[in-house]
Amino acid sequence: MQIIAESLVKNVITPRPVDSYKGTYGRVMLIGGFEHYHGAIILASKAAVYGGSGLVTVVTAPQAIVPINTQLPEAMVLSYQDNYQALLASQDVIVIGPGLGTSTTALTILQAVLAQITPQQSLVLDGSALTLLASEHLTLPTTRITVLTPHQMEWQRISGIKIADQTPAANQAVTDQLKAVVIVKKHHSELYTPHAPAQKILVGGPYQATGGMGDTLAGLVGCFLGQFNATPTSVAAALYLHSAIADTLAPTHYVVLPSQISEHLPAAMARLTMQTSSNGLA
Ligand SMILES: NC(=O)C1=CN([C@@H]2O[C@H](COP(=O)(O)OP(=O)(O)OC[C@H]3O[C@@H](n4cnc5c(N)ncnc54)[C@H](O)[C@@H]3O)[C@@H](O)[C@H]2O)[C@@H](O)CC1
Ligand SMILES: Nc1ncnc2c1ncn2[C@@H]1O[C@H](COP(=O)(O)OP(=O)(O)O)[C@@H](O)[C@H]1O
Ligand SMILES: [Mg+2]
Repeated sequence: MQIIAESLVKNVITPRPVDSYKGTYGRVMLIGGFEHYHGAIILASKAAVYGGSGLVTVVTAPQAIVPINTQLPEAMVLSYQDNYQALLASQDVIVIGPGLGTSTTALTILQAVLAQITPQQSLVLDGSALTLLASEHLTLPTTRITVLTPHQMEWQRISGIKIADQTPAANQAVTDQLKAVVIVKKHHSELYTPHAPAQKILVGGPYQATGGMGDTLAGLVGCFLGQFNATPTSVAAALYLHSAIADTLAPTHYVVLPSQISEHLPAAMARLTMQTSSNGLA
């Protein structure tokens, strides 16, 4: 299996052109944060904002609007009861699932997004969206790129492959059928692309085993698809950077918090665009 290295990330995260504006760096809509999961969409959106997305819009439960605005004033926030569908068409990327829950409201929103997304837009499905995808046997739409970010149990639900049987060959076969890019999240997460070699990271560790870590990754993947090329290579860069920052913090942090990873993104990305040798990414 190919190893995702820092050199790949340096090819993706390039210096920003002077002649640019926020529209250059991607419009990302993140949908989730229902029930008792408001934190999940805050963490996903924080990764998108701190990772450099030009414009971040959050669609969530009415009660989550004030907490999100307070924590993340850079993001626009609206209720799912508002006409978010009108904004959907102008987005480069839709990230749906962190803290979405599995209610009938959640299912209705997910079905609407799957029906409305166009072949020019990118889609990231995480958390509850993956659980609903499996339980409701939903069909993936035609998009520019669709990325699924399941942990091993979510992947079991989608693929039907039991965790113990999730071998690279079995995972690749289902990825080929799905025609979507898949990150199977675990220690040394794996990245599967249809009909292409599988890749994995050798960065990251158990200091990342805390709630919200995957929500943060989903936001960063969406961010990179909107800001850089909408390709599996940009997904690989997000996957690597998320855990490489954790590695840099780990010697002084017994547990690395998801929000800390986001807060270190701007410095880590600046360092990666410089030619000098670095002493870590955080
Ligand atoms: N602060 C928040 O608001 C948080 C909200 N979250 C949201 O909670 C919803 C449910 O997601 P959960 O993943 O908690 O629940 P799930 O029920 O989808 O998955 C958890 C189950 O999977 C099993 N499992 C097996 N292998 C695993 C692996 N490698 N990693 C993780 N679990 C594994 C666990 O033992 C557990 O039984 C999602 O929408 C998610 O985004 C979580 O991200 C936690 C933080
Ligand atoms: N032991 C570990 N080593 C490396 N990475 C880990 C480890 N435990 C968890 N992670 C990472 O943390 C994230 C967990 O994702 P997920 O279970 O979806 O979290 P959540 O839904 O709570 O946000 C994944 O990116 C996973 O690779
Ligand atoms: Mg998750």
